[in-house]
Amino acid sequence: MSIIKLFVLPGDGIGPEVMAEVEKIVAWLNSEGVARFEIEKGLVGGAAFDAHGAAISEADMARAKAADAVLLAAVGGPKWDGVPYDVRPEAGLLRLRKDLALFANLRPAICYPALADASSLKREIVEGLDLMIVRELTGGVYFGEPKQIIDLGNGQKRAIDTQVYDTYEIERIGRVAFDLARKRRNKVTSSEKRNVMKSGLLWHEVISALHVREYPDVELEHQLADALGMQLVRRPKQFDVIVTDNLFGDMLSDVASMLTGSLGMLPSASLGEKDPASESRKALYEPVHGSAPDIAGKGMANPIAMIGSLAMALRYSFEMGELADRIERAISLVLEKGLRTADIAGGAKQILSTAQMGDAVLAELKAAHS
Ligand SMILES: NC(=O)c1ccc[n+]([C@@H]2O[C@H](COP(=O)([O-])OP(=O)(O)OC[C@H]3O[C@@H](n4cnc5c(N)ncnc54)[C@H](O)[C@@H]3O)[C@@H](O)[C@H]2O)c1
Ligand SMILES: CC(C)[C@H](C(=O)O)[C@@H](O)C(=O)O
Ligand SMILES: [Mg+2]
Repeated sequence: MSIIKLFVLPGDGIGPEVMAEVEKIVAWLNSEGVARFEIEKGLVGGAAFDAHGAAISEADMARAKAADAVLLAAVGGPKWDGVPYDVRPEAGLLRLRKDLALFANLRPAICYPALADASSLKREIVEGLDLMIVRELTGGVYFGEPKQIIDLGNGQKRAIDTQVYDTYEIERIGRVAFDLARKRRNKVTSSEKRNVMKSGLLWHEVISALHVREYPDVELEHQLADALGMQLVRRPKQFDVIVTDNLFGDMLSDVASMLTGSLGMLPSASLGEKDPASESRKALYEPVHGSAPDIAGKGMANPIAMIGSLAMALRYSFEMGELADRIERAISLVLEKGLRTADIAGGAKQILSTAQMGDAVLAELKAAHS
């Protein structure tokens, strides 16, 4: 069995709390001989700024590049509100995504049966939901130049962000979405705002051409991003795979999280291009949620999104899909027993702390293994 090098970045706020639960599972997988993970830990976000004055050090960037996969929990918090823009905690995460060329962000939103009543929407709207948001992650307004605030000298300032997309960026994220759809329910919904944005116009044109050329067997529909936001809360089960740009994907995935019960439920995978020679690719796995400063340090964060991110790492980086299924099944069983963290308390038999939830998932995994 070959050694798998995981680079672990707990980050800020609830980050270290939820990451500790993943480390328990990894330790158990090692002890059972199921896999051989080697964990190296680093600093990102505010934790890195406090230690090095940067949101990630060069040494940790090099470790991230050398690892088989990176696991990141969350960055940011009010403590760093005043730090310069280019070293703010979020800059560490953005640099990891950009420098590792992690252009494809997979954000599945699955409503576990036991949580159908935990959503703010009615049971019949969310029960059985299983959709995948494919968010473009290294382009768009997040990285487009110019990006600046100019002093106009008349008491006014001007802020500029630039949305940029090239054909190849839209094509490669489109392929990820179409390929995923073929393994799911064969439907892609592409989303932009071509009615007001040139980048939306090109997005629509490139995805449509790609569909005709390479994926005529997959159903394709287009929805404007504002309308799609509305449809996500109106009739979310119409969607299979949604493909969209960096900013719309960020917003729509937070909306989708509430269909599953909580932001604390959504894992994600950020993937680079597959190297044709080695068949491997750079990857970072992280929950969709942030550092949750309002509950940090209280031991009440939900670790399921982080544990689900480990499952995605097993599935997408290490061809251990069966083990990933077992972890997701363990999560489902825990929820069915009415064990919940506070954010998904609806219908709970018992409210658990972060560590107790991690232990409960691990106990189910152990029970299934013995
Ligand atoms: N990937 C990341 O590291 C990431 C993602 C989003 C936001 N952020 C950063 O996090 C900081 C806080 O942002 P925010 O408050 O807007 O978003 P957030 O996701 O941290 O929190 C939003 C709400 O969801 C709750 N929540 C989030 N995760 C939870 C969990 N695991 N269990 C229970 N409840 C949970 C929080 O308590 C809060 O009420 C900001 O600095 C932001 O930039 C980081
Ligand atoms: C923290 C922030 C930079 C990040 C983003 O906007 O991409 C977050 O909101 C996310 O969803 O991963
Ligand atoms: Mg976000």
